[in-house]
Amino acid sequence: MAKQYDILCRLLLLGDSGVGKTCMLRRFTDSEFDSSHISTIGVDFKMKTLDIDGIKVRVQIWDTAGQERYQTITKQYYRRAQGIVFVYDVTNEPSFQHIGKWASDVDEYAPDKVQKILVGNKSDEELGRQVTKERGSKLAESYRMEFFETSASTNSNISESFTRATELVLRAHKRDVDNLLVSLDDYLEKAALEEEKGSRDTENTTQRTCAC
Ligand SMILES: Nc1nc2c(ncn2[C@@H]2O[C@H](COP(=O)(O)OP(=O)(O)OP(=O)(O)O)[C@@H](O)[C@H]2O)c(=O)[nH]1
Repeated sequence: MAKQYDILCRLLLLGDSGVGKTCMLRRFTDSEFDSSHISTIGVDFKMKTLDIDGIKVRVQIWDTAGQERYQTITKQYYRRAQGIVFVYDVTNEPSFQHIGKWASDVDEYAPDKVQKILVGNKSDEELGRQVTKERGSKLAESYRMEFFETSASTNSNISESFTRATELVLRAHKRDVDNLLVSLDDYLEKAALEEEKGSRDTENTTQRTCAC
């Protein structure tokens, strides 16, 4: 079957248990929100195709379990990640404090080229807020990451944050993307030439047939 996309991009969601990683992913890929919390066991993934500057990018998003007991399993997925979305919960101070630990794990296990963004989820819960937007933004700046506050519940900034993470991965792999597009162009050009040649041959054959 013909490929429906040009490039595959792998993102990984990391953060404490309960910050809303699964809900963010389901909101992005299935436009759904579930208010119950069923902890992810190990890892799970979902896919979505995005059009970024005319390139069809198949984004594979790995949702990891935030619970400590699954960390041996989830760390095995860091190595293959191209982009990381660190998530904390704006109503949960410890989840914000733990971003440092998630980031140092990534430094240890993920490739150097990996692109990272920071997300403070549950921005709809203004009354229960424990982490200000300013603190989130400052932390992101200290890690040189882009920062988003999101709500899987109200669908605020969900698509924007996943799309931005994908764009950063594409930019970091620009040379590979350009090479791929060049080879695609070459292929299309060759196919067009072949087609043209084919129709000329047919014309010639037709002429020959006519001349006889
Ligand atoms: N108010 C509000 N609640 C949210 C939001 N996102 C998630 N939740 C709730 O937070 C709880 C945990 O969400 P999950 O997506 O299961 O959390 P998780 O980070 O995947 O948790 P683990 O799988 O254990 O790592 C659920 O009860 C969700 O309904 C949000 O944006 N706003």
